[in-house]
Amino acid sequence: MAGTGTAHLREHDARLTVEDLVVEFRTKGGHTVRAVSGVSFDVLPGETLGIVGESGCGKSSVARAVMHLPAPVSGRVRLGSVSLGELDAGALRRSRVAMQIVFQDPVSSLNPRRKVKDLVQEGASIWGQGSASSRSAAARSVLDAVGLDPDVVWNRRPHELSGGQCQRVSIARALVMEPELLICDEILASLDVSVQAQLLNLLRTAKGERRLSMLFIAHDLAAVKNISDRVLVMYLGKVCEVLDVGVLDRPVTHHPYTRLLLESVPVVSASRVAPVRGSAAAQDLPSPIDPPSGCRFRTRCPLATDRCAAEEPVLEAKADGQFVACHEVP
Ligand SMILES: Nc1ncnc2c1ncn2[C@@H]1O[C@H](COP(=O)(O)OP(=O)(O)OP(=O)(O)O)[C@@H](O)[C@H]1O
Repeated sequence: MAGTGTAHLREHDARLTVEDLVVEFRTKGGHTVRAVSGVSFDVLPGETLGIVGESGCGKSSVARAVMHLPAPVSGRVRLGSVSLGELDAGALRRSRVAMQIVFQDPVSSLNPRRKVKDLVQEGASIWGQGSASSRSAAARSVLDAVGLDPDVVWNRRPHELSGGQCQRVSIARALVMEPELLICDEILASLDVSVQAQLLNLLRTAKGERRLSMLFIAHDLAAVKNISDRVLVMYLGKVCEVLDVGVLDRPVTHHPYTRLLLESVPVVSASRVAPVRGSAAAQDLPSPIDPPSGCRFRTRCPLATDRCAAEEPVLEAKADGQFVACHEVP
């Protein structure tokens, strides 16, 4: 199991299981970009898995591949016991009711011509769920739950709302479908800090009340730490580390890349984890078209040895439920 990088998958009844996911794109120049290269993880009912890593490491590609938007080049995605790769197009569309995704840009992800009442009821209308009056009642209730007064916003269009209000509408659109899995892809990135805090609170409440499983994707480790139960750290299309959130700021040994990420987060005391030395933070991410041999992080890693160039590390179990892919972490 360790050889496939799936050693950290647990034997519980996971709500989402992702195994050896591979996502590729063709560039205009005719190259193949392997954006996601054998990523595996699972998410239990009611659990939030944070996914962090620098821009371009493949977080959004993972999110879309989980939804099969489009399907991955290879790998398996299971929602409960249903394997998405085995579904026909109609069944796949139906399965997406149970998997909702909210994107970063709240304004452009909402149809500007539609009113809030229609935006929030759209999914249920398409799938013919309930009567018109029950859909309307559910929409009002979920708007209330995300902190919007339905009487105020009901007939408004996205341009009449703030960015934070639009993001609440996007979350309401997702929650009204009563999903089993909610994927949040950088949903806080364009919002100010007080709105970010409010949205994190509402997601935490939704998670508690609905036993919602979440994938919470962000650059910002502090936000991820706030909402997640476990954290998966990605670098250049691969998993470096998977750990319980409680371990993040404990003096345990992290992957050198996780240390680099932690260094830039004031919430986590930098003195409690060994800092990454040198100028790794300033160096560019290598291209996924031609990634380094062996460990992909080695070109920026202060601990790199010859072995790291020759041999790719696999995820191995460490203390406290932590899984690390690094030759140099004891
Ligand atoms: N449609 C596409 N065509 C070609 N390459 C793509 C496409 N989408 C993503 N990529 C490339 O795949 C890699 C992963 O991109 P992805 O958007 O998944 O990363 P990310 O971690 O979500 O980044 P960000 O945090 O900036 O959203 C990057 O190298 C990116 O340039």
